[in-house]
Amino acid sequence: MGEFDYIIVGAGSAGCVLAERLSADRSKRVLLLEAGGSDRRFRIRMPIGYGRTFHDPAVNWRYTTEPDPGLGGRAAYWPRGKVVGGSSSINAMVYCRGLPGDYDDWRDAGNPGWGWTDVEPVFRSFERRIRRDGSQHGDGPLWVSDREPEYHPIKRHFYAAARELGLPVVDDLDGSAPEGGIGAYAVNTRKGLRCSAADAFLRPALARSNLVLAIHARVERVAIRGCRAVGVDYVQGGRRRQATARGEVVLCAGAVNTPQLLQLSGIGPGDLLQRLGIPVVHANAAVGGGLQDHLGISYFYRATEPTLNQVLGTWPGRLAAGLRYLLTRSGPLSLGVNQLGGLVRTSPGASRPNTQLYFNPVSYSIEHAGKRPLLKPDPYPGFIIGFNTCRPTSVGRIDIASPEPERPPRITPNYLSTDRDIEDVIASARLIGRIQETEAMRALVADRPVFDPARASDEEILADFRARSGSVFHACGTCRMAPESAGGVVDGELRVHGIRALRVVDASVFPNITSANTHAPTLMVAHKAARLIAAG
Ligand SMILES: Cc1cc2nc3c(=O)[nH]c(=O)nc-3n(C[C@H](O)[C@H](O)[C@H](O)COP(=O)(O)OP(=O)(O)OC[C@H]3O[C@@H](n4cnc5c(N)ncnc54)[C@H](O)[C@@H]3O)c2cc1C
Repeated sequence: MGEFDYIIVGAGSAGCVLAERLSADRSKRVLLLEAGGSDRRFRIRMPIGYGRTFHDPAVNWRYTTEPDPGLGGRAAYWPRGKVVGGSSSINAMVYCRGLPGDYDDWRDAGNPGWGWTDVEPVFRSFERRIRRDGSQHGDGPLWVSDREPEYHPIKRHFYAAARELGLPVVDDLDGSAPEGGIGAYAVNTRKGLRCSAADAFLRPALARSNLVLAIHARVERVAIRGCRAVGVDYVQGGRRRQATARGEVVLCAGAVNTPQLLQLSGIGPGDLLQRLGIPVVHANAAVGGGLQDHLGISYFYRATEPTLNQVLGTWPGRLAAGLRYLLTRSGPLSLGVNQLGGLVRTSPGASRPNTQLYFNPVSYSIEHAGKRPLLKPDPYPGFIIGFNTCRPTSVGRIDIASPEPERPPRITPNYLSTDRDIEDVIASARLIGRIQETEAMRALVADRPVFDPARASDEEILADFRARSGSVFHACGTCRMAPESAGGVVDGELRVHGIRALRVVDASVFPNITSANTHAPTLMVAHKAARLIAAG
């Protein structure tokens, strides 16, 4: 493939940003390598299509974790995008920056320049906020659309319940100094279509002759000479190829595949690499450690009035919604199902909001093997209230299981392994019980739910959570940004400790998980990284 200034591995959320930013300097040749294929698919472009890409091997790595004691021995399903746009092409499009304290924690973990006041302007630089009145704020390429007026009318009950409990109701969950609250989730949609990282950042840059995108190109390892990254080995169309980097190699393969690539390249836990016969280039046990994720659960309710079940779950409803979408790019197929929610405190004394809520006007309590449940709503009106705790403290690992690059790594999440995480789960379920018992919600709830968080004991709540909770797909932290002596894999400029000309730029570098969804912070990391790389 030849010689480039920068080689970027992975055209996901972060890789799309970097490819655009680094190729803006026309004197630099940039190669972007993506294991998956094109994202020009209807089920990616149409927002509700994420119900279909959830299990689709054509665009999804479809990982499964090791059986996890925290989940009562169950293994968790971990979809990850394997397509141009990466996970931003298959995600639920919720856009949430998180809380200021998340980034102050990043800074305090030994990373100057990553506190809230440092990163807030970076977020603003790439966002274009479309407010509910249609006004536009910011002129960045990423559309962040407030679709609240189009959300399902049952939302009024949830807002009223929040007010009844004294929870703050806010217009913008990402206000300039977000403090949490209940509100409508903004989504990455543009005129009724998904606005992925590929749409916002990569696609316009592909016209540049100094940017080369290679798809179906799976990188197997970083080529390292001495202690310097000099290129990558990859497979494309069944052929082994090499590309050389004059400047830097940047790994953007995501929180699962980036630590896998580092370990395959000899950077990782020394004993593991030796056992697998991989020459150790730089021993660092933190590579693959630091894994964090949000674990979520849904409580299912029968409703007293029609919900999205009557649209998505019936042929006439689907036909009408389909026609509306095709003709006007509006309606439920142009939205996600995570419509309201927010970050709240489970008790007024909590120093920061500690749980993230979801209120979805659809229910799917009946399981269908291998199918995303949202495609099979319950045959009666129903809705969901769910949560994931904001900042779980349980930490897991991702390690290669074999020196063969095509073998999936072993994912050990170690969910619910701290007392604090268990306390947060119980407190969050109790809060949902209180929401359910408000006068406002009692008007909407037709029957007591199958599992009733308002009546269950702490033990029952925990047992139910272990039996039913699942990943909300926010894996991060497997190549933490921190000094090496403090368990870091990359430094505050995202350079891999011990190796020159090699950086990691994706959700793996989060020093700690943010309080909300992880796409926005990943894009912020990539924008900041582009500036650091360009500065040399
Ligand atoms: C189903 C789902 C729903 C989600 N919903 C939301 C949501 O609503 N809101 C939100 O904020 N976050 C959501 N997330 C999480 C969010 O999308 C991710 O945190 C974010 O996209 C991670 O970006 P990344 O750049 O780290 O990795 P990715 O976007 O996953 O990109 C990694 C890229 O690298 C490629 N790659 C991997 N290995 C190789 C290799 N060896 N060679 C070449 N290429 C390689 C992959 O194919 C992929 O394209 C969701 C995620 C999923 C999976």
